[in-house]
Amino acid sequence: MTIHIGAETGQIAETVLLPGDPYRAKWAAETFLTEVQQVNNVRGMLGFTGFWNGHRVTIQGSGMGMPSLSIYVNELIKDYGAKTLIRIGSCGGMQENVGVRDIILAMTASTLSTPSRGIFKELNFAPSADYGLLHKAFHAAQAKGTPTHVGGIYSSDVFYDERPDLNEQMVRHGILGVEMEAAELYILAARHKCRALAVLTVSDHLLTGEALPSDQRESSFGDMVEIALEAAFANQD
Ligand SMILES: O=P(O)(O)O[C@H]1O[C@H](CO)[C@@H](O)[C@H]1O
Ligand SMILES: O=c1cc[nH]c(=O)[nH]1
Repeated sequence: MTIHIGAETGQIAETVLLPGDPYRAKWAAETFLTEVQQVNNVRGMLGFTGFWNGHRVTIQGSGMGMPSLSIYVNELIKDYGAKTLIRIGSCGGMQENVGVRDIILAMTASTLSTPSRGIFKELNFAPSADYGLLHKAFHAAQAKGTPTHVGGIYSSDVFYDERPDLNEQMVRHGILGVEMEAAELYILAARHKCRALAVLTVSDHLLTGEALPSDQRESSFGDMVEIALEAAFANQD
C-alpha cells in the first residue's frame, strides 16, 4: 500500500497499462481481462489486475497531466516492481494525414517542461519509447489493419493552449499529435530501466476541429488496448 495506491504488495502485475481516465481503466479491465480484481480506488483513481491470454496485467488510471502520472508511475515502479508501462491515451491530431480514430505510436515526446526538468537542468533530454515495444505495437496494429502513425508527439502541460505559434512550429516539424503524459512516462522508465510506450487514439483534431463523439470512443479505444496488450506480451506465448 502506498500513499496513492491501495493495492497490497503482489496485487500489481509487472505489466501495467495506464489510461489517464480511471473509468477507461475499468472499461478496459472488464472488456479485455479475466479474473479481474479491483486493486485501487484511492482518490477514485481506479486500478484493476487480471489476466489477458494467461498473462497477468494491471490497468491503472494515471490522471491527467505529467505531475499526476509521475505519482502513479513512481509508486508502481518503486513500490510494486512494475517493469513494462504502456500508456493507453487519447490525443489531438496535428497533421493532415492523421485522422480521428487513427492510432499514434509515440516514438518521442517533445515538451516545454516536465516534472523532471529540475534534475535535467540545462540538458534537453529526449524522451523516447522502448524500441522493442514500439516495434511489436506497430506489427500488432498492422495485423489489425488499424490506420497507424509512428513518430513524435507533444506532451503538453495544458489542455487549453494559448500558444498557436508553438502549435504551428510543431505541425511544421511533423509532430503527429498532442497529449499530456507520455514524456514523463518515458523519462521515468529510462531512469528506472523499465520499458515504456504510449499508444494513443486520436479523439479530436487540432487542424479540422473534428471530434469523436463519446458513444463512438469505446470501439476505437478497443484497438488501442489490444495493441498495447499484444505489444506487451509478444513472444511470451
Ligand atoms: O485520455 P487520456 O488518457 O486522459 O489523455 C488525454 O486526455 C486528457 C485531456 O482531456 C489528458 O490526460 C490527455 O493526455
Ligand atoms: O491532451 C489532449 C488530449 C486530447 N485532445 C487534445 O487536443 N489534447
